[in-house]
Amino acid sequence: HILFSRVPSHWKNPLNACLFWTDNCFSEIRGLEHCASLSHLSLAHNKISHISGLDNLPLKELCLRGNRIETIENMDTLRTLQVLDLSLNRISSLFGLQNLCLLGSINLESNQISEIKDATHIHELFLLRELNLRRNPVQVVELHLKPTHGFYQVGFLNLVSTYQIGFNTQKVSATNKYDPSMEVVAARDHMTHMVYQLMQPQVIYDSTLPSLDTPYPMLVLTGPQACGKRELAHKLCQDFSHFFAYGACHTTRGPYFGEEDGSDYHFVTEEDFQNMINMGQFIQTVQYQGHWYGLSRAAIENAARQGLACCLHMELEGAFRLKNTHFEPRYVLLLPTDKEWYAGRLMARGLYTHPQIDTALARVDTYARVNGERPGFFDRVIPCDDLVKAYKTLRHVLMEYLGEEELDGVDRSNTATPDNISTGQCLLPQPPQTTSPQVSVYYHSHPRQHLHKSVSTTTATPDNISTSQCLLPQPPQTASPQVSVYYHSHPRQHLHKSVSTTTATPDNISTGQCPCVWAVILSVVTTVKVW
Ligand SMILES: Nc1ncnc2c1ncn2[C@@H]1O[C@H](COP(=O)(O)OP(=O)(O)OP(=O)(O)O)[C@@H](O)[C@H]1O
Repeated sequence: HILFSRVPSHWKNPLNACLFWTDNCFSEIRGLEHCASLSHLSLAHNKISHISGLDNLPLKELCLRGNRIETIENMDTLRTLQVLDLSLNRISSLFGLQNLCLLGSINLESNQISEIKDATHIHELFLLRELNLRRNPVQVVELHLKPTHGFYQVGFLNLVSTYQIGFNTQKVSATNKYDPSMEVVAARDHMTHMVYQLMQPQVIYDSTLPSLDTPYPMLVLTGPQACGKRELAHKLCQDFSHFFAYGACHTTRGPYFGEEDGSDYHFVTEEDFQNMINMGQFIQTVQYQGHWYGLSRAAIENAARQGLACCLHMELEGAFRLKNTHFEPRYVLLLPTDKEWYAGRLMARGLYTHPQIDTALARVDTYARVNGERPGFFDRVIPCDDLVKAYKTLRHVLMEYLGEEELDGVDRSNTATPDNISTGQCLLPQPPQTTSPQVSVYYHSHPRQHLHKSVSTTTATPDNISTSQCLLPQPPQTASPQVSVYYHSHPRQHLHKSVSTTTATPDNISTGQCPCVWAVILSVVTTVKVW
C-alpha cells in the first residue's frame, strides 16, 4: 500500500495540479482529499481494484488504465471530469458514468463490456464525442445506432469485438443529434411513412409478381439537380416504352414554365402534401431547397398496372430513403465531371439563385464521396457532361440489364395471346443470350393485370388470409384473356436484383409442354401480398 498522505504540501494547492503516478503498486487511492486544485491524475498500471478517495476533486482528466477495477463506482461527485481512461481493466458495465455530464471522452478499451444495451447509462452525456470500446466482447452485430441508444450522440465510436483483436479496427461513425447523417434522416423518413401507412385501414394487394419476395422492378436515376437526369428519364420512357413508365413524384414547388401537372410532377400545396403523408401515401419524401418532393405508392402502382417498370429520378437523399424500403431498384448515378460545364448548365436554366447553384455544385462532391465510400451503393455511374453520350451509355447499360441485344425496330405490339401462345406464332421477346432464362406467363385480364389491385377488406383480411377462409379474387370470366410472356431477364424481373424462378422455360413454352398455365396462375393468385 502506498498512500497519498505523502503528497507534498506544495502540491496541494497549485492551480491545475497534475499527478502522474504510473507503474507503481498502489492498491488503494487515499490521501488526495485535500488536493483542491488537482485537475489531472494518472494512476495507470497500478493494482487498484476499487475507485475511491476521489470525492469532490476538481479533476478534468483521470487515467486509471491498467488496473484491476471491476466496477465504475464512487465517481458521482467528479462533476468536472472531461476525459476518463479506464482501459485495460475488468469493467463489465457502463453504470456509474451517468452523472458525469461534462465527459467528452471515455476510453474503455480492453474491458469486459458485452452488452451494448448498457449504453443507456451514457445516454444523457450530451458532450460525449468519443467512446472507445475496442477489445471488449461486444458483438458488432448488436450495434444499432438508434436514437434509443446512448451511442446516438457519440461522434466517433471505436469498436472491436474480442474476436477481432489486433486485426481490424472498425470505426463506426455515429450520429450527431444536431446534424444527423443522411442514413439517420432516411431512417426517420422511412419510419414516418411506415407508421402513417400502418395507421390506415390495411389493404390486401393481389400480387402479380412471381413471388412475394420479388419487389416491383424500378429504375432510379440519381444525381445533382439539373444534371440531366429528368431529361434522360423521359427519353428512356419514350424509347423503351414497352419497359418503362415515368414515375411522376409529388412536389410542393410551383411548376416551371412548360411543366404540366402530372407529366413531370404532381404539383400540390404544402397542405395537400402533408395530408398525403398523414394518409400513408408516400414511400419516401425529401425536402430539397425549401420544397417537398415525395414518391407515392400510386406512382409505382400506376406503372405496375401497365406491366411496366417505374423509372424515377431523385436526389441522393431520396435514394437513401428508398434503400430502406423493400423495393430494390437499380440505381444509376449521373455525375457531372466538368464542374464548369455543370455550373454553366445551372446558370443557363435561369431558375436558380447563386446560393442554390453553389449548393448544387458542392453536391457533386457529395455524390462522388458517397460513391467512393460505399461501393455498390450505385449500380452504375455515368458521367453526364455530354448528355448524348450519357444517354448512349445509359441505353447500353439498360440493354445489358434487360438481356436485350438490340431493341430498335422490334414490334412488340403483338406480344402474345392465348391463341398464338400455344402455336408459337406470337412474337416473343428474344430470350437473352445468357444460360436458360426463366419465363413467367401472366393473364392480362386477370386481376393481376391490375398489379397491386386492392381486395376489399371484407373478403380478405390479414386474419382470414392465413387460414384460407377468405374469398380470393376469381380468375376473369372473359372468353380470351390476354397473355404476356415475360422472360425473367426481362426488365420487369431483372431490373431488381433478386430474380425468382418459375418452371416454364423458353423451350417448353412454345411447345406447350410447360406446366399448366392455370396452375401457374392459381399459384400466383394465391400469393396474396399483405402490405
Ligand atoms: N421523390 C424525390 N426524392 C428525392 N429527390 C427528388 C424527388 N423528386 C424529385 N427529386 C429531385 O429534386 C431535385 C429538384 O427537383 P426540380 O425538379 O425542382 O429541379 P430541376 O432543376 O428541374 O432538376 P432536374 O432537372 O434534375 O429534375 C431534382 O434533383 C429531382 O431529381
